[in-house]
Amino acid sequence: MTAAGRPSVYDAVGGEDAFLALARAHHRRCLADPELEHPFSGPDQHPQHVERLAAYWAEVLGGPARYSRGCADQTHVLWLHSGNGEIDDLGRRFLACFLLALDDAGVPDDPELRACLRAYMEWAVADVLAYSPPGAEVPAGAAMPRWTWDGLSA
Ligand code: HEM
Repeated sequence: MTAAGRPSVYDAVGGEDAFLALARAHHRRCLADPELEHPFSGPDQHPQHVERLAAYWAEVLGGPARYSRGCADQTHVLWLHSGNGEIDDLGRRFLACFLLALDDAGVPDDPELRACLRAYMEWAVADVLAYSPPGAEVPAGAAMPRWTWDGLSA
C-alpha cells in the first residue's frame, strides 16, 4: 500500500509472482522478434536474466528493493545498454513486446494501470536509448528510478 492507502503500482500488477510472469512473457516475446532475438541470444547472457529483470521492474514500480540490494544498480543497467549505436528500432520493438507481454502474463486490464505501465516503459526505453551513442558516459551512482501512479518520482 502507498502512504495514501492506495495499492502501489507493484501491488496492482500482482506482486512478485506477477512480475516474474511478466518478465518471462516479455523475454519470450523478445526471442520471437526477428531483430530483438539477436541481443538476447548472445553467449554471455546472465542465466538469471528473467528473474533479475522481474526484480528490477518490481522495484522501480514500488516493490521491494531486491534488485538494488541483491543484483546491481541503475548505473549497471544503463551501462549494460550503452554504446550500441543507433538502436531506436530495438527500443520500439522492446516496448511493443512489453505491451503484448502484459496480456500474455494476465496483468489486470485496468485502463489506468495499463496507461501507467505504458508511460513507464516509454520513459525507460528513452532513458536507456539516451546512452546508445558510442562513447556515451553513464553517470556513476545513478539512482534507481521510482515510477508511481503520477509518473517519475523525483
Ligand atoms: C532497446 C531496448 C533494449 C534491448 C535491446 C535490451 C537488451 C538487453 C540485453 C541484451 C540484456 C542482457 C541480458 C543478459 O546478459 O542477461 C539486458 C538486460 C537488462 N535489461 Fe535490457 N534491453 C532493452 C531495454 C531495456 C529497458 C527499457 C529496461 C528497463 C525498463 C531494461 C532493463 C534491463 C535489466 C534490468 C537487465 C538485467 C540487468 C542485470 O542482469 O542485472 N532493458 N537488456
